[in-house]
Amino acid sequence: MMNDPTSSKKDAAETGDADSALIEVRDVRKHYDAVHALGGVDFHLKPGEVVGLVGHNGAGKSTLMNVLAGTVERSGGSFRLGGCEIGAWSAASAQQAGLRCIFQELSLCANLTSAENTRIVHRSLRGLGWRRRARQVIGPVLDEIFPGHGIDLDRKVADLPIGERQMVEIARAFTQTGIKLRAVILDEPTSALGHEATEQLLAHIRRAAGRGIACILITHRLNEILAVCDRTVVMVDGKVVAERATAGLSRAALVELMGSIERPRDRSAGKAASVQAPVIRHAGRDAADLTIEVGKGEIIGFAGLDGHGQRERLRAMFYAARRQREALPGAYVAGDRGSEGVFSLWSIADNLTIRSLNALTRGGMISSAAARKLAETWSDRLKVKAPSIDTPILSLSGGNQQKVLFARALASDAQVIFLDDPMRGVDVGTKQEVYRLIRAEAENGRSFVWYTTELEELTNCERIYVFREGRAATRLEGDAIETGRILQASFGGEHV
Ligand SMILES: Nc1ncnc2c1ncn2[C@@H]1O[C@H](COP(=O)(O)OP(=O)(O)OP(=O)(O)O)[C@@H](O)[C@H]1O
Repeated sequence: MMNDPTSSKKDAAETGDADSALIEVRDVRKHYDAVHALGGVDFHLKPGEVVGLVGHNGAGKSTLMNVLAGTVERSGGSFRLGGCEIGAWSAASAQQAGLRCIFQELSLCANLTSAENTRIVHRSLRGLGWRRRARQVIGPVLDEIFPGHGIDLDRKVADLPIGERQMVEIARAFTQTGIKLRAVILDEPTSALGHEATEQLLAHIRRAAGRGIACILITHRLNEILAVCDRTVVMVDGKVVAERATAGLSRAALVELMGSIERPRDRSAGKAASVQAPVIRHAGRDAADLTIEVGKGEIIGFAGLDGHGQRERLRAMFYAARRQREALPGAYVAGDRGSEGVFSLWSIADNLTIRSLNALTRGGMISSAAARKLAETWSDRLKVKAPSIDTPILSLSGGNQQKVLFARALASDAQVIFLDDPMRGVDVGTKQEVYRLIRAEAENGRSFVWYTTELEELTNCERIYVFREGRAATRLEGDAIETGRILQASFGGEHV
């Protein structure tokens, strides 16, 4: 159900006006040739306010944030800062105004250390001993937001796992030297964080708001919006369609405002028709590390705190399957699309069909007609939002890029698909579609091994393995797959 765009005026009255706004934009537009990423958006942010921004993939959330952060130039509309009209606005002006952005595709320089990356946003860190001072700027902020993080500030960012990179990016945005920090935009900051780090960040956002630092939180995890935001703004197709005080708002109401309906999962619908002899039996490294069994048509989940060996085991299983490629074709959907998944100079079609070239070869040549058909079919099935399959992949929104990676695996001949937290950044409506697709593919005999940091997703699985300290420590099946038991197994039974 689509909402009446005019309702935003009435809602603005409900949620407080923009009089005392730190930032206020009106009728902001942004187009990329024929694509209208923003079609006239009004938005404001007050000091110390936490505003949630939600909407489907490609709704324009990141574009709006990039306009505010000065990293994308608006095509039209007005911009006021502290009540003063602003003309030209750049990343440097935003920095000077105390406005920071945590970007969805992370903006850290991979070949520099965390301390050196801190220097990039703090020009005052210069002269003798600047590295030491940079460490002293970011270190305490990291410790405050993510106590016990264990990140070595002198390691190159490229060598950090994605979750740690995300923590550094977040902490860097909250560092202060000379310029007073006024607002932080967080574009899907938790998509690469585990459960504990997510909780720590959400608590920090509320603490920062208490100190007068405003935050804009973009996330597809609606529980996070409900947990920390004062006000929620909903975007659909480049426009703001609703704005509500978050207090009293339910998850279902929010989903409906976005134009989707969330259906409760029917567990029996996900059951594979018949689980036969395992197609994979993957032994652990010792007696405490469970053997993982995957039957034909089964959906197997990997759970536990992020970084406890799930990703390493998933890869080991994928490589083992690859060694018997003829017998067991497998495909891997990477979670860290920036560094492992996307061929950034290629189109959607080329990215989508790369895993299927053998099947698309006719008489020694790749059939471009067959490749286009395959790309079109799967791009439609996953509702990739783009003008055509020839669109360069990097011009897609983050969630739509992720859908293309997913489509690459599903379109292939793979009989076992390894999913490395692939739904990060995918909107609620599409997730539901993808879950249905996975279950349907499983019923047709495909098997899935699915690592996810989103506990709710595990209810799609027949069986899950909860990892702890590098091992598959606990096996849960059927109705035993529920949040309390998963958390208990993740923490070794100490905290529930
Ligand atoms: N550089 C670009 N060139 C062409 N089109 C672009 C570019 N950047 C964004 N777009 C388009 O603008 C629209 C809005 O994208 P945006 O990234 O703002 O969406 P989003 O709401 O943040 O989505 P997601 O939840 O997937 O991150 C999309 O249709 C996207 O393809």
